[in-house]
Amino acid sequence: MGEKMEIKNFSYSIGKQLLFDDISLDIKPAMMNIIVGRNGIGKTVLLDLISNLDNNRPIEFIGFPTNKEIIYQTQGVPFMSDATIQDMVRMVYDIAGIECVENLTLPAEIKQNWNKRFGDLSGGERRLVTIWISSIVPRDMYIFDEPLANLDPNMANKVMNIMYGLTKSGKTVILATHQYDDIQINDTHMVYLKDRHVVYDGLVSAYLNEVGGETLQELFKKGL
Ligand SMILES: Nc1ncnc2c1ncn2[C@@H]1O[C@H](COP(=O)(O)OP(=O)(O)OP(=O)(O)O)[C@@H](O)[C@H]1O
Repeated sequence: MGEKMEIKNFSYSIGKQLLFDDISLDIKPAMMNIIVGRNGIGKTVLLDLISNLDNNRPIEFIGFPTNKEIIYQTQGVPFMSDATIQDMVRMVYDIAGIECVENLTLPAEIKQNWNKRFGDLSGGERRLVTIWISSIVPRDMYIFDEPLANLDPNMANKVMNIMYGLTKSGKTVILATHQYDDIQINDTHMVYLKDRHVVYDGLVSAYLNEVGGETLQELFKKGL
């Protein structure tokens, strides 16, 4: 489903720091794509460029959707803290042209905070709300930068379920993450960045087979 998306022979520096040295990689449509690599390797820079945030997507990025077809959830929080969750959901539905809020099945975590102010929620609750709200806006591609940071394991699992749910309805999801607990290894494409290069670009399960590991968390604990 969807067209092929790829980055081909791309090099990039910020100031004197060479971040990417002639990298090539695929992003698989209608699938979960995770970008992994140690802190500071360039995951956020890559997501910024894919999302075309500053209208500066390089020509080496081929087949990606236009800005209008992308939701990019950065690490910041985009909503006014005085609005209630209900206000926010209604506003987003309005923008997305979706009617009948009441007819939609709301997750329990959203329902229970329906009349609370966004600013009064805990950090993890806020993250779940922003991610869930992002997921109801119909787009082709959803990009999330470390969406699992500060989430308890149960909340992280819920967020990952929302994201895998998107891929099942044909959407492409790209995630920069350091948490691998809820990765579905047979349904997840991994781009592994190391030393300015892409050292792996393929299914997580195939990677685990290749290196003889059980899980990513166990492997990466030894070093990324
Ligand atoms: N605007 C900027 N000016 C200078 N350096 C920058 C700028 N943006 C990013 N960098 C540098 O580029 C490198 C990659 O940063 P980036 O945020 O993409 O890393 P990351 O892989 O997302 O890391 P983390 O896992 O810690 O979130 C870092 O060394 C960072 O200091």
